[in-house]
Amino acid sequence: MDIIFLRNLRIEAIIGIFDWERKVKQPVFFDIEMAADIKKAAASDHIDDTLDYKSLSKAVIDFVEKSEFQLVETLAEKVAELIIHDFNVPWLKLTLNKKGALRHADDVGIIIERGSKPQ
Ligand SMILES: Nc1nc2c(c(=O)[nH]1)N=C([C@H](O)[C@@H](O)CO)CN2
Repeated sequence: MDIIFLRNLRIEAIIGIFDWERKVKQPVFFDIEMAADIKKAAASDHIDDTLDYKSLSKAVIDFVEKSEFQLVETLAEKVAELIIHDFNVPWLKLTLNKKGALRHADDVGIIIERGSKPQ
């Protein structure tokens, strides 16, 4: 199994349970690892034979910028669903970091794995 990844994808969104968080966008940071088989693209050298991380990141940015969830759990789950369904990804590991949400921690958030790893 091969992996295509994105690290520290920064997106501004309405996210949070407190009144002020419903009014002001905050940055959230995504690390995403996705199962892929890169052999065909490596042989053909053609973008159509692989998962295009540019179009994938654009779809994630568009979705998150328009989202207004309360919990990081919900946002992470919805982004995972989008990637699995719209980009035919069989397995992913997604980290959502809501940096700055806790005064006494550098990083806080959630890590989820969804789907099945191909053999
Ligand atoms: N498990 C969670 N706990 C908390 C969340 C969350 O999304 N998931 N959110 C908050 C607040 O919005 C927080 O980020 C503001 O500091 C608190 N706990």
